[in-house]
Amino acid sequence: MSYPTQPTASHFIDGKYVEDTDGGRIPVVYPATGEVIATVYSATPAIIDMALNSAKRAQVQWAKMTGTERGRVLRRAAEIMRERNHDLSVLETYDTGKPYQETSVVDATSSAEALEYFGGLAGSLTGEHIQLGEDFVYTVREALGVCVGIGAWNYPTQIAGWKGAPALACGNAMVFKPSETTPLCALKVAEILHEAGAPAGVYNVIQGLGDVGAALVTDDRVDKVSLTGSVPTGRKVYAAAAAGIKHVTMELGGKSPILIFDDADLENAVSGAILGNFYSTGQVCSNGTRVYVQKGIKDAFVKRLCERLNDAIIGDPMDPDTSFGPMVSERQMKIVLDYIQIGQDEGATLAYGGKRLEQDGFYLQPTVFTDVTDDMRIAREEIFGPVLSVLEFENEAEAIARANDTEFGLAAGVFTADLTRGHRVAAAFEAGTCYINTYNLAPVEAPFGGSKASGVGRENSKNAINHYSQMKSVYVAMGDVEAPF
Ligand SMILES: NC(=O)c1ccc[n+]([C@@H]2O[C@H](COP(=O)([O-])OP(=O)(O)OC[C@H]3O[C@@H](n4cnc5c(N)ncnc54)[C@H](O)[C@@H]3O)[C@@H](O)[C@H]2O)c1
Repeated sequence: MSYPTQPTASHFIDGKYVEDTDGGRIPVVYPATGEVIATVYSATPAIIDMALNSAKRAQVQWAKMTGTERGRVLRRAAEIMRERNHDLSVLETYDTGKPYQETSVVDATSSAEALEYFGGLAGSLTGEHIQLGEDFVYTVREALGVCVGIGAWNYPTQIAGWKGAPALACGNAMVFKPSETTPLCALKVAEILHEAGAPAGVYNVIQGLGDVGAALVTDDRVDKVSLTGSVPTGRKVYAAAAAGIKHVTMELGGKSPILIFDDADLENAVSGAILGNFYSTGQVCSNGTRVYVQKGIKDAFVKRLCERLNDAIIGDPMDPDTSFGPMVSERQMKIVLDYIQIGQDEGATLAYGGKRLEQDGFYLQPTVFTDVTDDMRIAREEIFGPVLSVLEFENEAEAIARANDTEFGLAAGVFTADLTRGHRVAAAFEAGTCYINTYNLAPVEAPFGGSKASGVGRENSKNAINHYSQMKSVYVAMGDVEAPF
């Protein structure tokens, strides 16, 4: 079968596609079949140089435009993205294996929302006036310069937009490196921004593995690094950026808790656990994979959860009825299968799933473990696949202490009919993104990101502006200068 997936070239630099086949070959594999559906080449030093020089030059011109002019370009890009939603969603499905049922409403949609939101904000990014008697200070919100974006493989179109939109709104230029596992979608974001009127070089995409990412992070031309990836990669990238005193945003991994109290609406709690564990085949950073259920409701919860999992439609991701697709890669599937074995070896009970499907592609069953204890590896380590652990608890104080007993702090959720308790528990959570009676929603208007080892900085919302700009203050004296001698 032939797929409409081979890009014009591997990189998009200075407003056009660029190829250099001297770089290492990166095959793009369709997770639903295991077939190679496109090939790109890793950026050579010459390509990295070209992208950074282009961004450096373009940024000066872009920052001179008014915020309103920049915003217009971003909002036009959002419109184009919406018009092409079908094609972009199909490409996202080929790149990641996520069902079209999801990609057609989430990925390009969410990238377009970021372009629209930050496009709308761009004209109102101002400083302030601070009166000091007759003297005064005014502040100017300035761009940082050249920003590097480095993406994970689970939401390639969204991540390219979530990083690009606030960066460009503030007057920065971007060099974006998608994950080597899903290199296709970011190229389309670059194409659309260029078509919408972004000057050549303002948004560039180059391909490569960790070595290309590392070369970007350590380059003197780069002022800021925004990474979406795992905690181990985050530690390396943060350290490398620190050596150059560069700004960072770190959107890293998690092992988030969901607390379900006896008084919770059972059906909603099950829905929340499904959204927080099996959407995108469990490959979501904020997933609530430690599901703490109060003793009185536990058996009913597990029974209903397993019934609802029987309704998952696993199959061809392009079929609009399919609601559960393959894992992104053979490698990730094997990692998850290893954890499923570890869970059984540790003594947890496999209550649902746990097997690879006997067909082409990297398909696993949605998997539920019960009788999980806090010390088990499946309850402590990020699995990044469709594996839910049920843990039992007796009271609120115990549940909060156990929920917070982790190095991660990306997200946390609570299901209860008692609103006072809902707010009390949310206040006690050591996590950046919390939910009461729902889970895993990430609207562009709200800050998204983690505390503790899960990250630094926030994406989305007005808050993201602080992470893509800096304040200059200018003191203006109205009288003579007083000096001691
Ligand atoms: N917090 C969030 O918003 C968020 C969102 C999605 C995914 N994630 C996390 O991402 C992880 C899954 O994605 P992944 O497997 O692609 O992560 P990863 O850490 O393996 O790779 C992330 C990116 O970093 C690059 N990279 C690797 N080593 C590098 C280095 N030394 N210097 C610079 N760049 C380097 C990779 O090429 C890739 O583009 C999970 O841990 C998940 O929780 C977090």
